[in-house]
Amino acid sequence: MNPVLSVRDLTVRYPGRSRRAAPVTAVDRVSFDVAEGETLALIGPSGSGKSSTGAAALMLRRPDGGEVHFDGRELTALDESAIRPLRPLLQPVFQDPYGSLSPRLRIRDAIAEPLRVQGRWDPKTGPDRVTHLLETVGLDPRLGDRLPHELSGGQCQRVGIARALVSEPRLLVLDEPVSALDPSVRAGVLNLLTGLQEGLGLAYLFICHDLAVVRHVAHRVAVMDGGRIVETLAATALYGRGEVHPRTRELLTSAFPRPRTTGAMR
Ligand SMILES: Nc1ncnc2c1ncn2[C@@H]1O[C@H](COP(=O)(O)OP(=O)(O)OP(=O)(O)O)[C@@H](O)[C@H]1O
Repeated sequence: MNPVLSVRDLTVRYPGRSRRAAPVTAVDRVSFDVAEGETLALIGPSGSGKSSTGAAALMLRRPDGGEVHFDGRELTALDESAIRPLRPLLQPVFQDPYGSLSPRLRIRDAIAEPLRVQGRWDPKTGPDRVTHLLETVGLDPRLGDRLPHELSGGQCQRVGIARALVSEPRLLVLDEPVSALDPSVRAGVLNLLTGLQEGLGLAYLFICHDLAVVRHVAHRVAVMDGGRIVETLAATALYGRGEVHPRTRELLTSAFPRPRTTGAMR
């Protein structure tokens, strides 16, 4: 089966923070695939290049080198006007559930907004679709009339997921989607994500630094360090006694909290 997302030798550079500083290579020739129905977790310490990889994979930031293929089409070879019709199929979900919603837009309008922007809003069927999406992400449709500040963090993140789903994507790039949430609501949002994936066959690139979360959602894991992928392995290998790259072992025992075995994540 062809991967939904295929990234080859992806490179992202930023100009130095000051005029004299050298450019920063945040992502250094990174390659990976994500298949339909699969979650690839990108893990690594702070500053290892995870978010930059996610942004470049979504073409939110054009990479400085390498190729991004989506559903067999090379996005990096296309100009913005050719990418635009494909954008609905690749959706981000960000860490900050409040920050990703406009504070003045009612929840229903926030979910409908991407369709309006894409020129795909149908006033006859749209409202029912928004109601259905609210139910799909486990929210009472009556919450649709509220403003973001009237919702909890977990509810807001569910709205963020509904907003991503309204475009009928094939791929979600989830950048620390539960890190800002209270631990007591994380498992609910993660279960929602795994259920949606099973139902819709979505491909997930899941950026994360919490191994308990990785264990809950990932099929495979790519370990990043210093802008490079150290190794890619089955998620189960992280917790077994089998061989992993020495740097992976070091990162697992130092930079990350040990896998938790509390009920919340089970
Ligand atoms: N806009 C920017 N301008 C300059 N340097 C940047 C910019 N964004 C990120 N960087 C640098 O690129 C490197 C990778 O950053 P990135 O945010 O992708 O890492 P990360 O693994 O996602 O980190 P975190 O887990 O802390 O979010 C870091 O050295 C960071 O300081």
